[in-house]
Amino acid sequence: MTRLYNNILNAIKEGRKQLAVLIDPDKMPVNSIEPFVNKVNQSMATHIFLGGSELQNNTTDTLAKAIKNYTDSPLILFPGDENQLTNNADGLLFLSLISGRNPDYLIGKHIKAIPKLNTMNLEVIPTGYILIENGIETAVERISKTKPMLRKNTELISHTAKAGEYLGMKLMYLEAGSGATHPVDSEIISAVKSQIKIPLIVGGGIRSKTDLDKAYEAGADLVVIGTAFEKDETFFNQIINSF
Ligand SMILES: CC(C)=CCC/C(C)=C/CC/C(C)=C/CC/C(C)=C/COP(=O)(O)OP(=O)(O)O
Ligand SMILES: O=P(O)(O)OC[C@@H](O)CO
Ligand SMILES: [Mg+2]
Repeated sequence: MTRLYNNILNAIKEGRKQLAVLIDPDKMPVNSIEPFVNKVNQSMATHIFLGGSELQNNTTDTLAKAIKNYTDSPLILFPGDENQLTNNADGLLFLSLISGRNPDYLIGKHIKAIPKLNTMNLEVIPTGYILIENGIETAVERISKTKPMLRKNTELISHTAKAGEYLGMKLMYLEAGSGATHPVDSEIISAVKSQIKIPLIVGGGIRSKTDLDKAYEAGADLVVIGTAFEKDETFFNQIINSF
């Protein structure tokens, strides 16, 4: 089952840039789903991601079902832990936090997820997840108890991505962290892009169409935006379907 992944590869081949809107289950009441997803449908977004670093209420299941009622866009889980799995989505980013050295986030949570995953038919996409310093401490850093990679260590960051690719990861995700004050630098994006052949995802702190275009120009294949939509739904007007 590789439909979602093949679609990502095809879009890259055809030169179509991809954008995922991140929905944080704790910040999205079920009754807001319909209007929000309708806006996503009218925008240039190609994917919806669903997840949070730590969830207070486990509403992932209900929200996933509601989202699928209103859109044909692929819904991909982007979980901070194994409790956020639901069969109501299409796929799962099977993230390994390779910027850090916390065994739980490298392999531990993954093992715990297996009994549940065995009962589901999600498309599981092995994804290297690299947290980059952005100026403030983000939820991922706090929860995972790992330090982000320093911005100045561009070479180390790109070697980390390459090692992830050699380990068999199918996507690489450069993450500045949700709400980052400083998105991942173009220099880092292009250095990583030149090292790897697998699709490159970039997210964290992207708040304008200019930031978005900058990430694409540097080599991002898929960009993830959460906070800009949470804070100001008029942000959708900036990214109205332009293809
Ligand atoms: C494979 C499975 C089941 C789990 C993977 C678990 C790993 C390794 C996660 C990586 C580290 C992590 C905590 C990622 C969270 C990614 C995420 C959903 C970020 C967006 O959430 P935030 O916005 O940062 O958090 P808030 O919910 O606090 O806003
Ligand atoms: O909320 P923002 O800052 O857009 O970040 C999105 C995503 O990369 C976080 O995991
Ligand atoms: Mg968030």
